[in-house]
Amino acid sequence: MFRCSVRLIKGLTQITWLREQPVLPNLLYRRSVPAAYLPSRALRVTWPCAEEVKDFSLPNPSWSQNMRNLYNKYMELSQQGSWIRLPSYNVTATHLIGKAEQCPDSAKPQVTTRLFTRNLDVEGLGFEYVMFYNQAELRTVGIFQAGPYLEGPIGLTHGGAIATIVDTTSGACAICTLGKVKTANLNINYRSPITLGSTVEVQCRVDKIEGRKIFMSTEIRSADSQVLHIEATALFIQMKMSE
Ligand SMILES: CCCCCCCC(=O)SCCNC(=O)CCNC(=O)[C@H](O)C(C)(C)COP(=O)(O)OP(=O)(O)OC[C@H]1O[C@@H](n2cnc3c(N)ncnc32)[C@H](O)[C@@H]1OP(=O)(O)O
Repeated sequence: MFRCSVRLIKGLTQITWLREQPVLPNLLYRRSVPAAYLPSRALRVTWPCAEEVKDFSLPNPSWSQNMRNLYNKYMELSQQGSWIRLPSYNVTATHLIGKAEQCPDSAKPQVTTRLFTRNLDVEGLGFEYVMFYNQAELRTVGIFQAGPYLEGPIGLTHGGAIATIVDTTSGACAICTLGKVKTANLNINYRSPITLGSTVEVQCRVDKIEGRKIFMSTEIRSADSQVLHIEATALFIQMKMSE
């Protein structure tokens, strides 16, 4: 327990921020993207004020009853101390140093970037999800509702969107456990399709840690746990101190 807490504190910088601060984006996107890799220098700078920052992992009117039920279940567990809800923001660059107003003009990006999973402004169309981390068990749970803009086959969720959710949920677990990581390998077995609009539960756990390598496995099941949709494994590599 103590070891896990120390890892989390090291990884997330300040444990007291955990419930309110943009923990994951702060870890992942500390460095701004070089302007040369961004779509156009002609785009105007958008720099949201801190009060405009929205936590996308809170309930909104698009959430189904299943999504709300699972959310309430893990919120209750969070209040008992075993789980922590992970906040989630869209403008990752905002969180380079935590608060927009602390960022000097020279460090502001030339164009706006967005976290891929939070790039739609209308609630319910794309990825609706919330993640919880259990530091004692080195597990994350993701509650995911697939919106209509994630269609692959007619009426079903695109396999790439599902891979994104696996990467995001297992990546969050790896980050909470080891600090900054990158995905090195992702293997997915698609066992049964996920209907658009349905809510599924994503269960990720750490299988083993070897030096900078953290091996994860993931299962996605229907909200009532009866249907197995996905089995996956992933390897994340802890970033070097210099990165
Ligand atoms: C909340 C949101 C969470 C979202 C999380 C999403 C994270 C992402 O999507 S990251 C973006 C996608 N990933 C990438 O772009 C990564 C591209 N790849 C890379 O940058 C590098 O190859 C990287 C970082 C994975 C490894 O490079 P590097 O840090 O130099 O590690 P390196 O020294 O080569 O290897 C370290 C160990 O990992 C192993 N390893 C590296 N890559 C692999 C791989 N693909 N498969 C198996 N093992 C590997 C090596 O064999 C080595 O093992 P050992 O220590 O036993 O010798």
